[in-house]
Amino acid sequence: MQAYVAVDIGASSGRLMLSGIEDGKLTLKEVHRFSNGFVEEEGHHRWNIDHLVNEIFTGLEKVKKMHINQVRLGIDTWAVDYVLVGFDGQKLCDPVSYRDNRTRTAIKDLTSDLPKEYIYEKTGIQFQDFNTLYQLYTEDRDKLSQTDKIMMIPDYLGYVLTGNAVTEVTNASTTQMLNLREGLFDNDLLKKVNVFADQFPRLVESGTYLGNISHKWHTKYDLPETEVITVATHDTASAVVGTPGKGDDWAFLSSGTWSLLGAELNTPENGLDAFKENYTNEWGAYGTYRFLKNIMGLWIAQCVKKEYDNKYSFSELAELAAKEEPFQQFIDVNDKRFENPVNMIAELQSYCKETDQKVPETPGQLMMAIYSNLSLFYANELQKLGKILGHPINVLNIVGGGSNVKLMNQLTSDLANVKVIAGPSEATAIGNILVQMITTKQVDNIHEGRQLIAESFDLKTFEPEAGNYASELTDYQNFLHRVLAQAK
Ligand SMILES: Nc1ncnc2c1ncn2[C@@H]1O[C@H](COP(=O)(O)OP(=O)(O)OP(=O)(O)O)[C@@H](O)[C@H]1O
Ligand SMILES: C[C@H](O)[C@H](O)[C@@H](O)C(=O)CO
Ligand SMILES: [Mg+2]
Repeated sequence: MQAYVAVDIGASSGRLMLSGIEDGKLTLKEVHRFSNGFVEEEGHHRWNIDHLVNEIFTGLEKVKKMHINQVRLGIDTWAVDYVLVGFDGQKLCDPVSYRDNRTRTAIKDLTSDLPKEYIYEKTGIQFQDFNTLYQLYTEDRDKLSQTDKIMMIPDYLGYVLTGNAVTEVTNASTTQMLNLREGLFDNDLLKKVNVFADQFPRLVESGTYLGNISHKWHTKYDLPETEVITVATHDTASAVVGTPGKGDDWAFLSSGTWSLLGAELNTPENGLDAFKENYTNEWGAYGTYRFLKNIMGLWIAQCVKKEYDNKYSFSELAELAAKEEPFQQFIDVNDKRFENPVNMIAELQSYCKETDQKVPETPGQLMMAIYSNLSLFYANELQKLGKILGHPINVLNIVGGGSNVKLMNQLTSDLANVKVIAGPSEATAIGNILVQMITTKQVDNIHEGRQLIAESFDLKTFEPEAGNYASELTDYQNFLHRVLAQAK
């Protein structure tokens, strides 16, 4: 059996998953899991990129110990962040995390003489102040002058393993620097941040062979022979590949640190409505576009769990939440105050006090506040998505760790009045594997691959329960209008 390894590194955790096809079904085994997170270093929040490299090798040594001597491997990670590589081929410093506050005023500064409408028409990408465009705009000029190559995180990891550097398009699109029409880095935007086109390695599509792991690593680690394939290296792009959607009325919700809710399109949707609602057209695998909205997601839950000193597992927190009533308070989960507060519990409680609402006190109340307001936000965005695309969304495929939260799956189904199909929770790794299998012709195409996923993994269906919460969504929408109007 040909063995495939997915290296899937999210903002909160990373994993190496081993896969193959046995008796006509996809197999998936978690070989190695490790923590990820940013730390304060040299004045900024930074990722420990060497820790991630070491964890990849640790995971591959575990594969070798399973007497698997030859594998294909793909790497996907979170978006927008990059490593500056010097002329000696070595990183200049650890990469800054997108949650660092160095870009807080960058959109306002950069668009003072370059209108947002102009940038959106060119790129179709959402305005998030952590996009690569704004990170480079605020980057240390001295460091940039010493930079030979700017490598996105997964491309850098592939470069360390093989010595070969590329820029894969799904993740490159999240920079907000790719020109939709030209399919290249946009010259105006490069100039705006004083970066030269050749400072990015050549652009490649998902499914490109990158090369074998360099011999030098085999002298240091006991590794299988490993051929690296550049997959859909933005983790959300891999998650969408691994989402078993069918027909043309389905949407995806990649529910992890972020909640990415959207639809897979064959042409970008960068019109005025999409611009006004800050939807994005991240490039997908095989010439598609991921028309989606970034929602704060379970980052909020991750912070709360940490602030309880990880006393509870996520499933225990979900059980505690299920004992509480939903919708005890309304929260705009996308309020920037929740992006990286000093203390998330205090931030949630202050928000409720400031808006004269019931304050969640216990772990169960806090988690129910998070789950029910995420569900409300999803339902609201699904209505907007349908309006912008001009057709209703009838099925929502929820994938990622959040698909384990039955309570949220049911609330979302009820509020949005859509069928929810939950799983696979490891859709990102599965999508990573699927691109490798298509590249090596073990699977013909993405449609055949999605069918294989649907037949290989236990998906759970949630139907809207009639009469549930008919007014809550309307009340929430009115609440959002009110707080957003007050914020202006
Ligand atoms: N059994 C569970 N019960 C409840 N929640 C869960 C469970 N398993 C995972 N989660 C939720 O899923 C989240 C992690 O999802 P996932 O593993 O997709 O994220 P990730 O891949 O680590 O990060 P990223 O979203 O950056 O890719 C956790 O923060 C938690 O809230
Ligand atoms: C910062 C990005 O929006 C974020 O990485 C998101 O796209 C993602 O990849 C979540 O896993
Ligand atoms: Mg993930």
